[in-house]
Amino acid sequence: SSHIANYSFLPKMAGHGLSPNDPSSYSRPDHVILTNIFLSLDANFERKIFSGNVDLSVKKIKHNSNELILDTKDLKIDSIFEKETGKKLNFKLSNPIAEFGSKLTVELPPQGPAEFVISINYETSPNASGLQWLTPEQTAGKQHPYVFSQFQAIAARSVIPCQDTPFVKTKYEAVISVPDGLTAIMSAICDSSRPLGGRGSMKHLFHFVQNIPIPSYLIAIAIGALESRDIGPRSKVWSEKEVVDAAAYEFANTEHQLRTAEEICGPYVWGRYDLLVLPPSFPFGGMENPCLTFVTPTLLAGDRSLANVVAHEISHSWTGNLVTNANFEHFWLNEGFTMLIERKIIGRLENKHLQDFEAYDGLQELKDTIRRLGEDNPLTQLVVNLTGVHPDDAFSVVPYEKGQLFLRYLERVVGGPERFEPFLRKYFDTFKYKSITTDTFRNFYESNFAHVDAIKHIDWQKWLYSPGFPPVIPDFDMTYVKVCSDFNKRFIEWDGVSAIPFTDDDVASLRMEQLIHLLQKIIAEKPQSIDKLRKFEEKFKLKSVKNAEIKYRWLRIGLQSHWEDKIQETLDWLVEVGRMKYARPLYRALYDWDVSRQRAINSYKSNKDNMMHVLAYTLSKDLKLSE
Ligand SMILES: CC/C=C\C/C=C\C[C@@H](O)/C=C/C=C/C=C\[C@@H](O)CCCC(=O)O
Ligand SMILES: [Zn+2]
Repeated sequence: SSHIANYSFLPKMAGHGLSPNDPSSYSRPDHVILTNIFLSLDANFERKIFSGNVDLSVKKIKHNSNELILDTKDLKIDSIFEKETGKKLNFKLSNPIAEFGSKLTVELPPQGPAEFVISINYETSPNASGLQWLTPEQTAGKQHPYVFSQFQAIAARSVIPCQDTPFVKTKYEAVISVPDGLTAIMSAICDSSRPLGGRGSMKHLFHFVQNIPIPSYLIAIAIGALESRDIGPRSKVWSEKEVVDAAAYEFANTEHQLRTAEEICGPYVWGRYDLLVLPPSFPFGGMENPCLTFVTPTLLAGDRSLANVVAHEISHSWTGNLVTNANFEHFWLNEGFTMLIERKIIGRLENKHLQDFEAYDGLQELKDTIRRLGEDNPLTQLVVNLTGVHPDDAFSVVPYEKGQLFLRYLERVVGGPERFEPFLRKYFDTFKYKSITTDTFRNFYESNFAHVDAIKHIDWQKWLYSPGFPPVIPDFDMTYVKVCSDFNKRFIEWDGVSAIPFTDDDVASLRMEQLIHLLQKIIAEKPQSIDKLRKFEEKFKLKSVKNAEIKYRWLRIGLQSHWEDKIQETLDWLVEVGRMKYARPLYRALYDWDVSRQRAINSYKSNKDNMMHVLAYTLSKDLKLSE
């Protein structure tokens, strides 16, 4: 059915020797594994490419291996040689498979040492799926160009020939040259920066070191006219100067969040925790790049109400970045644990009502998603089968919210946080710097709680491998939910002619999170009259709202109620904002209404070149422009 991802290229994959460890990678780390990556790249903004070379440290796992297989996508490989001897190595680039790229096979000297370094001269393509190149006009400052990366899930291969699988973790180092006046930052510690070849040079050189082994999807870079402000003893926020003060205000609680995360998870090992606020076309709320979280500017609500995303990214410093899913079929290990820790941070920094409120909210979102995808859709399983399925097509809230519910359940079964949190710390400590699968987690849980009788009743099979709703729904503290349910009832029962049933005090009494929840409830109702919506918009001052979570939900309510004014308002917002969480449901809502369908398609066609690849790719499917 239409909700199931496209398997049509599967036969083409046959015989390509895909990794037994990861269906999304050609690499064979069971034969030869990378142990270090050293990048020396020049950023060329005229050509929108990176060019230079990468030194890959290689270790033979099978001593008789005579080839190294790497993932690449749209890379132009010039030459490959052994670093120490300078000897040229033969290589072959296979025909590309759409979205997965080309297999690069490098011949290795059969009698050579077990560990050595190869050097690859290459350049990227202007359409590299992991990069977005912005012209000066597309930036806040309008003076300088900008480039940023987003490699999760499998876009690192469009910038670096590598074993693009989270099964492999390496340290990395990078020397990046950029036009003078621009600043480069990476998911690493910046060791030095200096003009290339002395003062007055047209180029500036930045040197980065990441000494903790990480998967390829966590390598990240941004180059632009960037400024920073200190926001804590180990944190700065970076952005263009036009937004840097607003960003410093919004994320002022970062150090509190970090300390709370350390209380729950153990020591923070990454040294720095900086943030980068990207241009609005960044496709995700946040990305947990080590030492340097990337965030969307849609978090700048002006009142710190969306800083929970930072708590989420901080949590990834343990869940995902230290203990990593071995491939994206086990993505719930990254995201389910992260949601759990994020909400534990909120519970400690705010209160338990809010912790449970957010979890309940997540459950509603999970239910909506499962209904939309179909209860029998295999992509609603916690552990999915990604053979022939692109991870971007499998992405949804399921691994986040079903994963978090499962862990909440596992916590309750063994007696609550007092028992489970020490176990979590032991889990992080045992599996740090490693990549694991669900079975490893299960074995660890079962052996640690072997003395707890109740674990015998856990239906692992159903939780992990059955599609649809979770088998057990835990209880939640409903303090904040009840208020929203009461507001919703008053709104739905209101005839729209009599006075609006909310006072100014009612409006002021709602937390931002509750208004978001209320709007989510209204989305789930049948369409409302436009008169009613106009009065509600005025009472709750929604026309000028800065909070993107509210704006997004209000536009959805308007579109599903066929409020024509909201079509242009939505299209205007979507020209600017590329966050998938907003753009995809809004485009789908425009598509679902025959009055706005063609306008949505036209707008997509004229803006797709300004979108990051992952958004343009998924939207073309949402708008039925491709399979
Ligand atoms: C079972 C799913 C299998 C694979 C999915 C893995 C990656 C998918 C790819 O599309 C990348 C995802 C990156 C996500 C980054 C951050 C999210 O946590 C943001 C969540 C949405 C938002 O707040 O905007
Ligand atoms: Zn996450």
